[in-house]
Amino acid sequence: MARLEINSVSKAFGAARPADGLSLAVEPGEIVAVFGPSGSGKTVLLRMIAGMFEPDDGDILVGGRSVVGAPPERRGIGMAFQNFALFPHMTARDNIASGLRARAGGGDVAGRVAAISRLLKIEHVLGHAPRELSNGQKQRTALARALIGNPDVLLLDDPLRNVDAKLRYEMRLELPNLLRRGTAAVLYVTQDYREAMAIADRIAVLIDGRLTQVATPADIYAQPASVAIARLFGDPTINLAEVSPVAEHGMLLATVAGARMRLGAADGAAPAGACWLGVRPEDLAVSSASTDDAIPARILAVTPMHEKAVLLLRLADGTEWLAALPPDAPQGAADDAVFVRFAPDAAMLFDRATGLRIGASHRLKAA
Ligand SMILES: Nc1ncnc2c1ncn2[C@@H]1O[C@H](COP(=O)(O)OP(=O)(O)OP(=O)(O)O)[C@@H](O)[C@H]1O
Repeated sequence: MARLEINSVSKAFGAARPADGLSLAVEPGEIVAVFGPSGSGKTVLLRMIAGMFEPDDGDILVGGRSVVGAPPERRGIGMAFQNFALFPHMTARDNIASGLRARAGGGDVAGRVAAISRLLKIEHVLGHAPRELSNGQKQRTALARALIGNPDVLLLDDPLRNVDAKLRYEMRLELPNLLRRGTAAVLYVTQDYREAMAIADRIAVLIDGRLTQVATPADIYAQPASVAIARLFGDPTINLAEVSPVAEHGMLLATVAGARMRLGAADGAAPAGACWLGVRPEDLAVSSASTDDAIPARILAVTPMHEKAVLLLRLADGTEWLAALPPDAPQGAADDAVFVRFAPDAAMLFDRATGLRIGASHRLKAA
């Protein structure tokens, strides 16, 4: 059992700075998803931990000991990659066993391969070469190889990227249980926010080589630290409008497309300057009835999506917003004139200049 600690780690490649003062601790048995856009530095972080290259600055500790400078096989780390990286000339069985030999290993190799293969449901393909395996079987083989040595730290680099949608869905459900059987500190890189939310205890959001928020999935969704993070989580993405809020009688108000909208209780004065107002599509209500606190809009398109219906709306000032409604809610049709509302506690405010969220959101609803 060992804790993974990343302390002020930086790495530059010429002008690119994919790691810029990263600090993060992962507890034994904890799964932390590293989530961020393409090119944000996720793979560079994993490679520094694994020892494929060293940081320019900062330290990486496993169980309190620095591993910087130590050879990869001495770091107590298991890894699985999006491209599986299996040895093509070896059977699945030997590929899995190689994870054991890479560590001090030995002992009952056959017994351990059998046990981990049973867990991952690949016993029937152990004699196959990688080219004879489906992508899902390759991924399970790669995972078995990473898990078999009971590593202190497990690094998973977008392991479900190359498997089909059905298997990805199943693995999202299975993986947390599988990973929590051990005591490894798990760093799980993904580009898919849903995967991060389904699998991780905490999500570390990496943007341009910096960790911009580290929190539970529910907190990140309900209380994103910045407008950039709010936009990364949610499908459809969060609706935004530029507003200049005012405080009146203890309530924060803002004009959105001509309508005076309540944004929750004001703690003192209104924020100075322009803000982004953010409202999640599922927090909008759409109806044909007009009231003071409703934004006039027109439906441009309705997309039924099984578990929800997504409405593309044009607000009175031309801004386009999306509403995600329960499929059985009255929806209307394209070109209908409607009115859009949201509850004050669904409103998030972000500073227009810095993008940072202003004040504590009253929203506690989980994703
Ligand atoms: N060995 C290297 N030499 C030079 N630049 C590199 C090297 N490895 C990564 N980079 C640069 O560092 C940045 C971050 O790359 P990285 O692969 O970590 O992104 P990522 O977040 O994993 O992206 P993706 O999700 O697309 O895999 C990129 O600009 C990349 O070009």
